[in-house]
Amino acid sequence: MDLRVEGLSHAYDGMAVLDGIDLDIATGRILCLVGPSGCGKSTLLRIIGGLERPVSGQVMQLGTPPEGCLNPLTYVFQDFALLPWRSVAGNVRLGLEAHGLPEARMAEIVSDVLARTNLSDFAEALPKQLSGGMKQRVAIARALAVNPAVMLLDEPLSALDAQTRELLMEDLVSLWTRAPFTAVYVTHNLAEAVRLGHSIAVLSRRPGRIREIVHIDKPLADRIHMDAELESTQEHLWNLMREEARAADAELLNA
Ligand SMILES: Nc1ncnc2c1ncn2[C@@H]1O[C@H](COP(=O)(O)OP(=O)(O)OP(=O)(O)O)[C@@H](O)[C@H]1O
Repeated sequence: MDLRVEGLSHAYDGMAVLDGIDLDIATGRILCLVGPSGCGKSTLLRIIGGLERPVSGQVMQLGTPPEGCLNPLTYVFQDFALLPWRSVAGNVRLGLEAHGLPEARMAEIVSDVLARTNLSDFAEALPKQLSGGMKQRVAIARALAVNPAVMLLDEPLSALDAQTRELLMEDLVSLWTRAPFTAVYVTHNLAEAVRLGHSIAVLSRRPGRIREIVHIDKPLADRIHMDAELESTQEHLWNLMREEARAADAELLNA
């Protein structure tokens, strides 16, 4: 299932936040959204996920969700959003429970997704026993368990240290390479965007408009750390964002 965002604009109490956004999110591809603080990235993600209605424009679902899809649009949040009293397996089961699946089928899905995310040995652990990186792996496993048409990730690695971010990027690349998923991935981090994005939409400062959509053809599995071509794309993205980021920064300071 593809998503198409058409002429989307949004405002809060008269403050324009997004202006005339057009985007195509193609099946099996990762689209990154980057842009200065407060430009409306998370708002756009919430609208794509149906959590908010835009003032104008629309988000269209084109085609049908994949077979076995229990929840077409599924979020992964920066703060993991795990239930502390549930084990890893219990958290992963969470999204399956409202769908009336037989117990054995749920157990099968949980076991499969824990294996795919290298969490099988931690199935009975509680979130408080896990590092931040492991918690985010659980949140990703929980999202994958419902076999979403599109995963919506809002700064999923921002709360993690640099090394853990690197490990999780490798995990996401290997998950995608084994079974390509569709995702919209909001990030502040341009290095993340060039490692994970098939395309990267650069937003202007508020009200967010699309400044440019940069496509990267190199396969995700071939995008190694410190790759010269990726660094040059990252430089290009930063050149697009620098002035906007400075202005957004000053705006926030003066608010
Ligand atoms: N529910 C809301 N009510 C009112 N204003 C809001 C609401 N949500 C967001 N805003 C404002 O809308 C603007 C865009 O916010 P949003 O969180 O979408 O931006 P962002 O690009 O994701 O920011 P950041 O990069 O800092 O996370 C900000 O000025 C924010 O304060």
